[in-house]
Amino acid sequence: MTDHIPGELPKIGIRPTIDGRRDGVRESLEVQTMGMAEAVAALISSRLRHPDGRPVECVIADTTIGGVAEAAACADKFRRENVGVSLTVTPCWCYGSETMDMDPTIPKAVWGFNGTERPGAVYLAAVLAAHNQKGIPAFGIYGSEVQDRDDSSIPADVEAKILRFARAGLAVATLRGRAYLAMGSVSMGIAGSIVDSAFFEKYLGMRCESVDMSEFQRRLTLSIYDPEEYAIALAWVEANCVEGLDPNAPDKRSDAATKRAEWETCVKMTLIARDLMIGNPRLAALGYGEEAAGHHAIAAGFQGQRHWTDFMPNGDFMETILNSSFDWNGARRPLVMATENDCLNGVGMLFGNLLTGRAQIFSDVRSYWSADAIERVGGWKPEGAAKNGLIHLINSGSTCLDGSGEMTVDNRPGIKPFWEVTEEDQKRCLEATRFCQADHGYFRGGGFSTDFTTRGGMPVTMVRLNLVDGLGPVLQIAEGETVTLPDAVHDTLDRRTNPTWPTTWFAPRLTGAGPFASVYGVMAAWGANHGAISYGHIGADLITLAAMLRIPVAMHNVAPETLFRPSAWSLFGMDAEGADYRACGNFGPLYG
Ligand SMILES: C[C@H](O)[C@@H](O)[C@@H](O)C(=O)CO
Ligand SMILES: [Mn+2]
Repeated sequence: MTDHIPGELPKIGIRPTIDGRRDGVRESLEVQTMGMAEAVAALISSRLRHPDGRPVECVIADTTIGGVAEAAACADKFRRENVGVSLTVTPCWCYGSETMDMDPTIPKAVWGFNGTERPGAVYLAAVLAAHNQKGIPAFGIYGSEVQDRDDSSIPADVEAKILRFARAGLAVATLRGRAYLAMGSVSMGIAGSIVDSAFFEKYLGMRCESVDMSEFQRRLTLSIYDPEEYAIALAWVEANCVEGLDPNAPDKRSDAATKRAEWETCVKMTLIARDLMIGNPRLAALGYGEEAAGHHAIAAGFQGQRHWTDFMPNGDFMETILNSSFDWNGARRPLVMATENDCLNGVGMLFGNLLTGRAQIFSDVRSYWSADAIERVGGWKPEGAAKNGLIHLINSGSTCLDGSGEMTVDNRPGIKPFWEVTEEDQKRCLEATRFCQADHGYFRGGGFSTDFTTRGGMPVTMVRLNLVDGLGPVLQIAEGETVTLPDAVHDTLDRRTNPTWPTTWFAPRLTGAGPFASVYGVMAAWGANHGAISYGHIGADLITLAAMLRIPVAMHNVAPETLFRPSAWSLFGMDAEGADYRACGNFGPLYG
């Protein structure tokens, strides 16, 4: 039931444009032009899936587009078919402003075939100029090598750009019209949990919903959840979730009956939070029709601290399970859930989830440990990926179980898209995890924190969305890898914080420049107390997505040759970063 993103999913629309001259020119190009559209559609549908696992569907215009009447007919079809991303393809010269896609909110790209008999790349330049002149940015794609006219293949460089554009474009289209659900309000003065609805509406096309945490209390008190699923979930927890250490002084520990009651509440909270986000038809059958509908949320956050956690079990178990790619129902789509209702970190997680289909890690960016400090405190000289020092990523008790790194991808520790997650994967993640009683000094109502240490050697990307008054949203990106420390060293360092929480030791990849001159530099430049961590090196995809949304990127360590932004960006100057800020500022938010 949680597998599907509610509502119809966006499709990718393919627009084959053509030289409109009849009696020879147009007819000679029809087959090749439609062939390009079909090849692109086949590529996208065979390679990309929505984050709920469904294959991405493409829609091709009914005819090639030689002029404005056919452009309008295509736009009509795209509207009927819920097209959210548009990709124009052509091998030839066509008439720029007469054939272009004019819908300003749909991400768009043009692939101009690099052949010389028919100047597809010249059309590309002409139509991009029209896009720029009209303030409707578009991505330009053409292969670096000239192709022969009868070569119907898609070269590797073109393929990479089409797929990057399509992944990011689909993320933009999937966000539109969906909700962020704040469960509670601002946690402990954390600015990221001040939900700025204008940002969500103007930049992401999303709406903001909110419920008070007393809604959990109401549903707990009145038993507004599916009792059958609750019984299954509780049995699964008893069988699979092993308790870990209790960090409280012996005289402050809760007794077994209290812990048992806390577990029951934690499981109910998980069902309630999910039902609040996406609804649950079972609730209608129980007489709760309004609750059955949910809040159409594609991401949510739980305030927790402190108005809830000062008297009730914390949200750690709930957040962990919802963010994971499996639960008592087996593998299923992760539901993005931000700790401390840090909605800006929730957006970072959402970007990562939409681009990869994978569960996301939420962390405090807790401490920078220099190599010297690790050696002084831990008695071990760091080597390998740890040799320049590490950032200790840890969360106040929750993150996805997939974050243990117990799955294997490409023969390395990894996180899989949920549709590839096996029962064995689930078992390994659970076996690597302990659920530790909360530290009552911080969490008076108890609850169970998720404790694991991420396996080292996993490629990851940390991202953070920041809001700056007068500037707006700004993205930060750091690619790197996870690191395994010797057990004794990990224990010594971990005990300095909270050993009952999930830890990821992160080594950002250094470039020698700016914040990436050192690990310290990355930590010092980070814009907030939290980061969202995605499996894989997805910085280039994030940068393409950010440009579509007109969110400038403040820092990144992504190879310059992989950057792919709309054509207009190159007209804002030769320093890519400054140009990004100027272009984003110039065009303004996508839905502004
Ligand atoms: C238990 C503490 O209040 C933590 O939750 C706190 O340090 C944070 O996580 C701040 O982001
Ligand atoms: Mn935190």
